[in-house]
Amino acid sequence: MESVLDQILVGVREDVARRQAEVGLGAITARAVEAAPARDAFGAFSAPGVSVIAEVKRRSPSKGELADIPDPARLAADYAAGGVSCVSVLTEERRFGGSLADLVAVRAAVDVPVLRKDFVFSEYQVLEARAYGADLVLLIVAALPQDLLRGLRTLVEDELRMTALVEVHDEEELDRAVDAGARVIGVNARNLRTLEVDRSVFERLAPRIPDAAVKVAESGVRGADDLLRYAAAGADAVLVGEGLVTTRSPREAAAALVAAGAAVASRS
Ligand SMILES: O=P(O)(O)OC[C@@H](O)[C@@H](O)c1c[nH]c2ccccc12
Repeated sequence: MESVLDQILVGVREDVARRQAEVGLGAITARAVEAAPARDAFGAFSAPGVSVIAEVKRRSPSKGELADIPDPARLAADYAAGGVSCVSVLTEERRFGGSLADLVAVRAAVDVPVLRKDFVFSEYQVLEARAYGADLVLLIVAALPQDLLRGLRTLVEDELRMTALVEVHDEEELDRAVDAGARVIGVNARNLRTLEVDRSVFERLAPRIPDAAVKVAESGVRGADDLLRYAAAGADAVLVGEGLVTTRSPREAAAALVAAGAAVASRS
């Protein structure tokens, strides 16, 4: 049976082909090379305490419409004012309502590292991320054969000097992430094949993640309690979308999470 992930990838492939017909590989490579150097996300996540990655997310296949977000730059600026370490921008158009225009707007609005969150399967998309100002690229292990995962991780980190957030959901995917040289590993509580959320997956996988890697807990963070639970299980950072975009004041909600993450540092 075709999973949700497979269905999403079909649409993303069409969208990438359309963009690539307009701006070819040579042109996007030139833009990527000319872009200002990527910001150091690895360093930002290695700071004491739990770092917060705040996401610009309008809708999702699991929850439908989440938030209107007419001005993604303003939302990102609010997140930054709340003290987050990184802003994640969903650029997938059909299911998440994002775009590269959102990435450009957010990049111009904040100084913290920016993550391009999409369903990346090609060098073209990685170069696009760099060309439009992203500092990190999400690589979803479940969407990539091992050779491609390795190649894209190398392009992102060794060639473009960006950071790859390598996303896993089970032990086998974690082993593949480590084999591919991942230095920042995200454990998604949401299974992208079924969309079910299970917050215990991070606790199960964290002990298997190499000490040298940054550990990111993704999805399902509703507030400080969830952050603290992930912190107790060894998270260096949490990635939060719905819990921030659906609040009345994303800035205050972000600041509350940042404060909770910082308090973890002073306790240990
Ligand atoms: O809205 P949440 O539950 O806080 O989740 C954010 C983020 O983890 C989620 O958007 C996400 C994690 N990995 C992804 C891969 C593709 C699209 C989306 C995602």
